[in-house]
Amino acid sequence: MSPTKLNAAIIIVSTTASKNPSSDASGNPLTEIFTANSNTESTSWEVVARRIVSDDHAEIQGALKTLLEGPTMLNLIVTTGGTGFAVTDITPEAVKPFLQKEAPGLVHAMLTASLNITPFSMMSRPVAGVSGSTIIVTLPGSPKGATENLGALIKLLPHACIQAAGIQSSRELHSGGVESLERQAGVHKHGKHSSKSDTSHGSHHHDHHHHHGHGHGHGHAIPKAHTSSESRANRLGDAVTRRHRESPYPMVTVKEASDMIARETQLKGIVEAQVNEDLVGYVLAEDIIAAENVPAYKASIVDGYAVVHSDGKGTYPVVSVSHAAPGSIPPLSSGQVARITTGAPLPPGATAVVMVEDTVLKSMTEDEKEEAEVEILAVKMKDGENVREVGSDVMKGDVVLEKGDIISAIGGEVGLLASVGRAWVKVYDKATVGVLSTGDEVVHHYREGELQLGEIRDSNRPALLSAIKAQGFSTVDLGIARDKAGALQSTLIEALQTVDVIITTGGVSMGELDLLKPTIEQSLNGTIHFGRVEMKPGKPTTFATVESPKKKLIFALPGNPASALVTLHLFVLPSLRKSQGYEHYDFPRVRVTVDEDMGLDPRPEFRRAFVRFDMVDGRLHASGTGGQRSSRIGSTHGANAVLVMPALKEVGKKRRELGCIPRGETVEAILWGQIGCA
Ligand SMILES: Nc1nc2c(c(=O)[nH]1)N[C@H]1C(S)=C(S)[C@@H](COP(=O)(O)OP(=O)(O)OC[C@H]3O[C@@H](n4cnc5c(N)ncnc54)[C@H](O)[C@@H]3O)O[C@H]1N2
Ligand code: MOO
Ligand SMILES: [Mg+2]
Repeated sequence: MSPTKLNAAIIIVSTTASKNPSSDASGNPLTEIFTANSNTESTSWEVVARRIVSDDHAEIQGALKTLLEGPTMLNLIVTTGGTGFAVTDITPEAVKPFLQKEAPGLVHAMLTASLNITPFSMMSRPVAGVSGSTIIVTLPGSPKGATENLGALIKLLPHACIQAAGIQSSRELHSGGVESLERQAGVHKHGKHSSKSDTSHGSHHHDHHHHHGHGHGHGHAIPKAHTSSESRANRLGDAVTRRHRESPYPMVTVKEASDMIARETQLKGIVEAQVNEDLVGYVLAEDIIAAENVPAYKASIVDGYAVVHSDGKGTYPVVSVSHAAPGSIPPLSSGQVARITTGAPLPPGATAVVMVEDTVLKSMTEDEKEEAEVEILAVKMKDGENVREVGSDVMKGDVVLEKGDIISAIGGEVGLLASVGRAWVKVYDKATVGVLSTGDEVVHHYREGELQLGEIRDSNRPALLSAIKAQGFSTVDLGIARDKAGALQSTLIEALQTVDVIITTGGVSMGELDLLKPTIEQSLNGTIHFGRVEMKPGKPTTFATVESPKKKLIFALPGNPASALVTLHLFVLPSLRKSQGYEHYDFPRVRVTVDEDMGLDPRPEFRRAFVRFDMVDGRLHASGTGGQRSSRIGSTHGANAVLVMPALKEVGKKRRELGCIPRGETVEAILWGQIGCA
């Protein structure tokens, strides 16, 4: 690979700025550092511009602006001078506004290096960062200071410049692996815990160097890059004449594909969630133990009168009233009754409640406002009759819900949690899913005007986003990526920073513009677990994982709309449900009777169907949704299931000759939705 040429510029900020730049800069010791660090196997520096300016804020910014907006793309601008504490030292202040991204790593590296030489380096106020795709670093004014500081960075600056300019993936730089970078940086690795200090550096130096190596974030091993030779896909950038004429990806069965996905799918994690309506769809990550009794007191089940059950029939004075309202109530003795409402606490001493329907009012108070005596008509009263004993619904200490239970929309689990006073619960976190359409032919569905020849409206992204959202996952719309390797790569890299799972559609089959597989393998260092599945629709479905910034899943689904939706249900949703704690994350399978001949395909086919329960024969029946061609998005409309059709070669002679599963026979189905009853 030819070395990458990196352009550098030097701005000398000097109080006695002479107006003839040529004299001071060409022999500038900084230029020598660039030269000395060029012609290595991977990068060469060229100092393409030099400026000398006075330590005037406007002049410094003017020089920066001219260089940044100039015709030559600059990878690096270094300033020297004006970084001290003197009143006239304002270079950092002039540079800072240009930095969209600060680079404290570079500053620390310079300070560490120079502080090890002289504590006076404390008097330096360097800044560093990225302006556009150019890195800017302020160096001290003294030639010695400037060269020491630049010397501390020069080995690894190419890595940073290349990343900032996005001119190639970090893979190419890592193609020699991390070791080559560290060698370039002069990091001498020793045995893990050797106390032996490096002969060429004092022990502290060794540590610092060792630290230095870590300082560049190489503390963790950068995953082994998939050199392009390991990638099975067409090499990005190759001419079409070098395309594969047979898919290099082995065909796997649906079961093998599902098993691989399940193996790569991990729990996203556990979060505390509030017990409210947003909890539906989450899976509990803890057992719920009742912290209190329900009811917390002996409660009446009916409206009537609390009695001592052994008193039996007769007329009794009404001595108190108990409402289902907070407050205390006086105790009840034998020969007395207390009026009580449903849910209200029984007075201490009462043992049963008589319904008001089983009583007669015998006398009132003077003002005829209160009951004085009532006659209890009820015959034999049983102890505890019409009373809910303490904890009779939920006993303190009971496990009311278990880890792994689903908070459903119909099971009232939110209420059960509320009834035992839980305000927060631990649940499994849900993945955030990004959806990206790909293809030059794909246009936003809402775009005005006629479709041009070859254009097609993006139906996959809206269809997938709505299906995933309806399953309760948060989604990120990643838009449409054009069939350009660079565009696809940067979109995916950016998405990998924000989502847990990426779903793409299109660009996974044999076309020269099908860039997903090569991009995933060659630009994202991804691992493709499978790239072809023996199924219809969905044959080119591709499943990959990438390891950085952390492990993420990529489902590259086919572009055909029906294929995208079928593979979403077969592969993606079960994985998402597994990652959020579902124990049974696959959709349920049932056996159905087909109400029409269902054709058989050479591949195992997933025919979209409507499954209903027949009240007459007590069986499940399935009817088709019309034409099943992969491009017909309508073929999923009205479906609540897919029929698991065996491949033609797998069925018996009769069915093979018929070429179908004839009406009235049965076949397995995977239920995606509720069973119909129409
Ligand atoms: N030589 C071969 N060609 C094809 C094979 C094969 O094995 N050998 N497989 C076929 C099968 S099966 C499928 S499925 C498709 C899938 O191809 P891709 O995943 O590469 O999809 P694209 O080529 O990008 O597009 C396919 C089709 O779908 C339309 N499309 C794409 N994106 C969208 C979208 N967002 N919304 C609506 N429609 C979309 C696109 O315009 C194409 O018509 O490959 C076969 N070819
Ligand atoms: O595999 Mo494709 O989705 O049948 O057309
Ligand atoms: Mg294609």
